[in-house]
Amino acid sequence: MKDKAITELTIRRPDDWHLHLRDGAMLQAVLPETARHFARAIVMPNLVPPVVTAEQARGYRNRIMAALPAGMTFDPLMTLYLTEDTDPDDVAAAFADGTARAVKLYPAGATTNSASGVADFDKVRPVLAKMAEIGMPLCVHGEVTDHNIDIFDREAVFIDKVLKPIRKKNQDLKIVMEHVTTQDAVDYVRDNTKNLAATITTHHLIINRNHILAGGIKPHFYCLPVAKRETHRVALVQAAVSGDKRFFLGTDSAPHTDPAKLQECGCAGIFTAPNTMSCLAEVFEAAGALTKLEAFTSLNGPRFYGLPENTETITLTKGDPVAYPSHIVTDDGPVTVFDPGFPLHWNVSV
Ligand SMILES: NC(=O)N[C@@H](CC(=O)O)C(=O)O
Ligand SMILES: [Zn+2]
Ligand SMILES: [Zn+2]
Repeated sequence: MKDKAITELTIRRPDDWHLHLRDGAMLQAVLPETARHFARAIVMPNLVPPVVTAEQARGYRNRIMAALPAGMTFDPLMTLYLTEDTDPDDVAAAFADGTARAVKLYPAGATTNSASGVADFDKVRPVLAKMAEIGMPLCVHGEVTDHNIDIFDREAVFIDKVLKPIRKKNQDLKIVMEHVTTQDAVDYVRDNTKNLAATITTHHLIINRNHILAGGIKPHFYCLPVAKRETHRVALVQAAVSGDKRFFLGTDSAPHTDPAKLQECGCAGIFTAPNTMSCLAEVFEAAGALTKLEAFTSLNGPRFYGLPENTETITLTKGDPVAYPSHIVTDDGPVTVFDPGFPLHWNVSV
């Protein structure tokens, strides 16, 4: 069936394999926006202070479950923030009892709240070796932090300088390159058949760097890794709609209040949780690939993480443009919702 002829699509309930839920008032406000559509999410540990130990992950998970509105179901899949002092045994115990599903590597200084990340990769070698042994995935923010490297090149350089050596030394380690933004990353994942996958965000399928910089600076499109030129966006779309099992959705929905984004040194992060599924349906429809949406949002992720597919479904129905708020209200302040720049015709019902 031609995509234009498809006006209704029922897929397994999706999961988000890279999500920021924050804590406190922000958590309270943003959690329902994800739980409305998504069954599970890999929850990022970059709180202040970060979620480093199994005990901290259990505490954070409890706070998430306490913030979940009655009547909603959601299973937060916790991650541990890798530091140079992380204890391999604590990580292994957390994986064994299901407390944590992955470990997150932030190169020190690469992104929001990454100061406790890794500077000396030799120091984390025992943890990585243990993870390889037990089959625990490592989620990677793949950008070098060297100030001499152009910000638009930091992902490609990371692949050569950091990722390739790590993978060479730890061939059994399962790695997810998070929020890939370049043709280079797509090619690297495609060239490697074992233990490597990548998440792609909603916004990187829609915006390129012109959206941020041309015709006035748009802080609400600023995130890390920063969106690249159009050829890279096209490569990401091709990967996402291909059905290739190594690519799956990680929205990287990353809420910051408007005052935090709209200042001299504004925060990186785009809040896409409320309208992500409608945005993705537009992207997949435009690519003539609506029938591949389910693989990207609901099948490839659980397969890589060794988890069962969800059994519930959601239905996307095409019609008049769907309404979504320009921002959500939180007790910390307003948070602007991602504006894709075109109307969204796909309504989601659960
Ligand atoms: N993506 C972002 O621009 N920001 C994320 C951090 C991250 O995922 O790198 C955040 O925590 O705000
Ligand atoms: Zn990141
Ligand atoms: Zn993120």
